[in-house]
Amino acid sequence: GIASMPTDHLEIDIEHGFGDFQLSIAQSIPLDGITAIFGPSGSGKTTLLRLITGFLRPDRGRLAHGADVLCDTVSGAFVPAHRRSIGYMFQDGRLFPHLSVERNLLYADRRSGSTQTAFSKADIIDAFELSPLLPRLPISLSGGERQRVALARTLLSRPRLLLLDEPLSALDRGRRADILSLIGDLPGRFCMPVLYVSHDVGEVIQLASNTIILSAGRVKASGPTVPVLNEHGVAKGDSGIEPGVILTGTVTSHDEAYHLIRIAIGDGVISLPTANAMATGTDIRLRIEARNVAISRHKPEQISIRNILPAIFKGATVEDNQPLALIEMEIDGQCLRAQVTREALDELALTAGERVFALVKTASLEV
Ligand SMILES: Nc1ncnc2c1ncn2[C@@H]1O[C@H](COP(=O)(O)OP(=O)(O)OP(=O)(O)O)[C@@H](O)[C@H]1O
Repeated sequence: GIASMPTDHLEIDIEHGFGDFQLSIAQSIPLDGITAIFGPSGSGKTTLLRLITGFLRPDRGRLAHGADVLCDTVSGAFVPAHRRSIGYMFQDGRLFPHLSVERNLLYADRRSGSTQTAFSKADIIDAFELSPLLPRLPISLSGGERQRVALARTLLSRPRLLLLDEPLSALDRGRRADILSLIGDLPGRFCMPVLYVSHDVGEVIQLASNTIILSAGRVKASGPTVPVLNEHGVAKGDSGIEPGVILTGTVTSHDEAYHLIRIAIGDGVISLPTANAMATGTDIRLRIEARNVAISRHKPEQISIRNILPAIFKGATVEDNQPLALIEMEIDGQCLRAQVTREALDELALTAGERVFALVKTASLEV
């Protein structure tokens, strides 16, 4: 059946300049699940998407989607945007303002002319809970509702690939979570591979199985999300990249009296404040910035820090003329980093392989 279909690839070998900015990308992207395109503002994320959709012609290069050559500046081949099987959702949704929600959806469904049957219009209306909205005009919808309709409409044009460019940027926190979980379901539920542009590392961690990091128009790193982000630093919000790691643990219990959930990571337990209960047994990813982790040779007692994890000291990176050092530890086969002063590192005089305790500030943790 459909499950054995081979993964398409997007083969990109493209150069494009705007004044001082030069995009130069040679990358083969497997279209499997959700791939995040992550990078600071101005790194070229939107430009890359516009080249893939065909809204922008590159100065030089070639682009292929599976067996289809979409653009080749040597042969002169160029498939215009509306003939590419690529769905693109704008940051602001962009529905037809004079058509009801139902007619917006019908328009996409009819135009698709596709025989692809992974889902029907009714499936989408159901999954996106759009029934009550069908008679309404876009102007009467809330931001979150509009974004849900826009996502549904893009899916109904039945693309082979969906591009999302910061689809949550116009939404508040509560609505973000709803749309985020809908997007997370797209590959499994609707067999729809997604390229997802974001500069929010939290979204990337939650959604993306693979991540491409762009920096100044080039690919700085690419591969499975967790190792790529561990290697290249994790950032909070869009405050830039800083050292840290993503640890995966398992929810073991929920302390209702203290409003904490307990997460097992190897022999250690992390307690985490949480608003919503999470089912026991769920695997979750925690982002832990190195500056919120300290290290001790002995297990500290009578201390406010609750999260004390046994770990193995692996080594430390010290840069010339810098006051801080980055310590690397191992917990249950996973890497944890701590940022400490060089002075502290020298005083501790640790040797590789030694047992230590990592102290993690609870309030700094985010699921
Ligand atoms: N049409 C254009 N004309 C001139 N310069 C452009 C154009 N489009 C993009 N640029 C420039 O190209 C660079 C990359 O822009 P791009 O929008 O791709 O970045 P981005 O990573 O998507 O940023 P953000 O996260 O802020 O959306 C920027 O310096 C931008 O000013």
